[in-house]
Amino acid sequence: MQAGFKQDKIYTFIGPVLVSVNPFKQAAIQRIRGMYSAETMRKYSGRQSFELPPHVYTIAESAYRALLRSSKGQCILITGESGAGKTEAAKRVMEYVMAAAAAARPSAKATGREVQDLLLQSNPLLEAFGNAKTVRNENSSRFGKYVEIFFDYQGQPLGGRVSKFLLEKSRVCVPGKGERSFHIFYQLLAMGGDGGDGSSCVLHALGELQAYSYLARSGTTQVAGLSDADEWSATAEALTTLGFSPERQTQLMELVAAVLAIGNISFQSNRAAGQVLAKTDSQAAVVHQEDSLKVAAAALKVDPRKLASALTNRTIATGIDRMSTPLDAAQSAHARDALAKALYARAFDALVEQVNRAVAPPPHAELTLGVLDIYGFEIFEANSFEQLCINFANEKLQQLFIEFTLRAEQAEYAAEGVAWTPVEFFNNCVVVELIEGSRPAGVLLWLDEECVVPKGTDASFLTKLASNLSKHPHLEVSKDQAARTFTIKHYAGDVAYAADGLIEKNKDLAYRNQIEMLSESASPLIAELFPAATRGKTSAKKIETAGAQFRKQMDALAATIGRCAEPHYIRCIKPNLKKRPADWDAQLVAHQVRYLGIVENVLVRRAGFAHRMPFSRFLGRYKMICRGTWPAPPAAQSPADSCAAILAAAHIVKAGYELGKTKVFLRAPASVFTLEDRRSRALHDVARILQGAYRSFAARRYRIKLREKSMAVFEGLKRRRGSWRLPFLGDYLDAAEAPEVTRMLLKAGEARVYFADRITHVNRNGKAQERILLISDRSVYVLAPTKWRVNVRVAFDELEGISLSTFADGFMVVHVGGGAKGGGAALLLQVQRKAEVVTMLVQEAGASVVCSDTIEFRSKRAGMFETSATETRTITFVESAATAGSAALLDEKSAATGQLRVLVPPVLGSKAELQIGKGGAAPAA
Ligand SMILES: Nc1ncnc2c1ncn2[C@@H]1O[C@H](COP(=O)(O)OP(=O)(O)OP(=O)(O)O)[C@@H](O)[C@H]1O
Repeated sequence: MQAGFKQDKIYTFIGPVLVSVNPFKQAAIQRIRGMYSAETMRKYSGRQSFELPPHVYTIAESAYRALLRSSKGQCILITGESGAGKTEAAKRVMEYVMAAAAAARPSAKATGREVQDLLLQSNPLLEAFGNAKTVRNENSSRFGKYVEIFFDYQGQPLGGRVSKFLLEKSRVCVPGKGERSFHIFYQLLAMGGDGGDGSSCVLHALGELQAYSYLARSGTTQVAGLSDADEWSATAEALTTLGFSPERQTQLMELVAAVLAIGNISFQSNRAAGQVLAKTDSQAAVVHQEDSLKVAAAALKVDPRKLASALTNRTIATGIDRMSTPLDAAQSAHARDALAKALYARAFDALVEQVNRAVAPPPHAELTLGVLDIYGFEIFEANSFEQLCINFANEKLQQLFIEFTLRAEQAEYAAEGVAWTPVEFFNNCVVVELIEGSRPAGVLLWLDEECVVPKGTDASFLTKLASNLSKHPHLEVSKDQAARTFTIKHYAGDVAYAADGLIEKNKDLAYRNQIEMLSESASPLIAELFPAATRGKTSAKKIETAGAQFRKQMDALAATIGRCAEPHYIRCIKPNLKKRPADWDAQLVAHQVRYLGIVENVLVRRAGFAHRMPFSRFLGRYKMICRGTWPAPPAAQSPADSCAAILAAAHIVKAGYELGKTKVFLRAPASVFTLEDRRSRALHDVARILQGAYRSFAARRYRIKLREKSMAVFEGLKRRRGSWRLPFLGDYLDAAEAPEVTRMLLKAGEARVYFADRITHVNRNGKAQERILLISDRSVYVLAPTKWRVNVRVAFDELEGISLSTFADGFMVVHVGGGAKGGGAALLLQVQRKAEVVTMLVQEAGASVVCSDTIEFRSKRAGMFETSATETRTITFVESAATAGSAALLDEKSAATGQLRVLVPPVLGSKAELQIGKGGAAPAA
């Protein structure tokens, strides 16, 4: 693995499990080598896992094909610790599967495209609300998720479903040192609250990041290389695509703002405030600064007095009686944080629900491909309820892994009558039972019990564990009274959990008076998230603890995964803690290898066989290797004998394989390569060689044709220097290799990059900006110079035409129609390869070209604020000696007036007016 990593081979197969080592070098690997390009995707399509080097696409391909072949659900389980690359792997898998479905899609079917867009858009949205910068990962998912795509039996996506697990809501109030809260808070502030329809005064009243105590405390507000404002654009777009109405968006962002405002409320005791009314009240809390209370109440759209009361009192219902007790300042601060967390957590639930509504499959859909991206095993210095749940989830997954892979493997050898020595491995079901068991009660159930008994405390919970489970070989309760910890011996190592705070976290109760207050909010969203409880109902309904909910979720997940025909595994490994490329911390890796269960897998594989194939598939694939079996094995020969003949012809020795009852078992992976090598030599692989040669020939021919066409387009223009003399290379930036571009094209349903180069774009304020111009097979894009972010996209059918001056100045105006909306704003560009760009747009988009030295065009109205309103402008091209010897340039003074002027260095030759019709050149009169 280490050797591969040093050579940038980040993927390895250990048996059927793909191990992925985070390279921490997005730019270098992906762009230069095209690791995730559309071309690489095509390469893996339809190939068997041993035909090409290991890749995340190998797993995606085999899951998608298995889905189609067997018409049975598939799942891909991705685990690893924070920052190991799980989410990246999950995204690559999704992209690959979507691309494979698109490639197989009959062109008439549009629904697949829509589903694909919606599913891809759910990523930025869930990341904005559920991801945060941590010390381990700048974009760490703070929740687990299982995303299912529903397919029809032809492999076209019909819809999807997202299940989420355990959002780390404590981050809302206390992000760790050097970490941030959830991205959305910073996005909101970066946009100055210009979130929804702009009508909300709460959003406009937002201040600086440092003004919010929840955000300021951690000491970190920025992430290097991340623009929260840009990310907000993606979030806002996703909200709209996923069906959030403008009103809902405003309400949602107001809720986010309200959480920040709540964090600024502070408390002091009555006595300190000099308002002691009765002696017993001296400790009771009052709000310290009324202003902060008012801001929060306005954001929540509730009465400030009710908010104050809900934060400084606690209401307990006993039967139909209600008792209200005043809280002291520390308890009030606690109640405040509980309110903030409850609001955010319920908003996140609602967000996931809306995503699910938007991507819901039709009712008959049942064939699914699921991808699980869930936190790996966690061992921290202090471990609490969250780690207990996370580690429990990992125990459950390890158990499924054992069930599926190891047991199935051993069972197969037995069924096939193949001799092998069974390996001993640790079966962790005993630990799973210890945590979730009910007879005798496991850790989570004892915790639940202490949550309902009167006077149950963290300490009494620990005592119960000690007296009831002390003999359990995997549990140890600390004898040190002060330490108050218990240790579970997990399959991945021992973890000491602190008992303090467990009861409270497990109860996870929103305070009753807070819910009542929120249910009366004038914000429809908040009122919906906190429905007022009807009296009869609540008393009858048993409130579920957080532990019980999580247990249920895990059971449901295990059942879903259990229903899949085959799970596919990706284990992600982090090679170092410094997020540095090419740095290998052997100890750290060894630790992860242990808890990812890779060791057990290697043991089984070593003792057993690396590869197996049914006789019929083996014969079909390799019969050309052996004279005796080509073109068909003798009818009298048994399939096992025919396979043996092929193995002998490939010089694979007897000790290297076993023949079972129906399958060939190969001991070493190298044997598969030997067979494959023999096979391709036997076939000479003529077809593929021809195809490769044809492709590059076709590409060259396209470029030559384009230049010929260019000469026709520009014929009649007497230019001194025309850029059509340059060779036409198309993609000058290797844009087609960039994963961002692949994703962008995929989203738009486009297939190739015809042209990409750096250009200058003149914006509506007359400012020249460096940008990238990219022409695909359906659209023209103007992209930001970094990260390939889309500034403008104009589909070919919106293209109205192109205007050029008669000079060789590099300027061009691309006119855009707006369909029913009327005219759109034109693009004013200065490009080095004008001839190539113009010819390509004539050829591919059927654009018409007009040449004149005064060009009128529609532009977005200038000003400070983004607007869709347009106005007509003029640009004139004049010869000017001032620019002699340099390139043509925009007269900056003219830019301010709206009447733009381009100064062109003196040229020889006459000017001609030229009109080029759709699809061909036709000189105008
Ligand atoms: N295949 C890859 N190629 C290049 N860079 C990668 C790759 N996988 C991960 N990275 C880098 O590592 C970072 C962390 O990866 P990712 O967010 O996928 O981790 P994770 O395991 O999902 O972590 P968490 O559990 O914290 O969400 C990414 O932002 C990226 O910079």
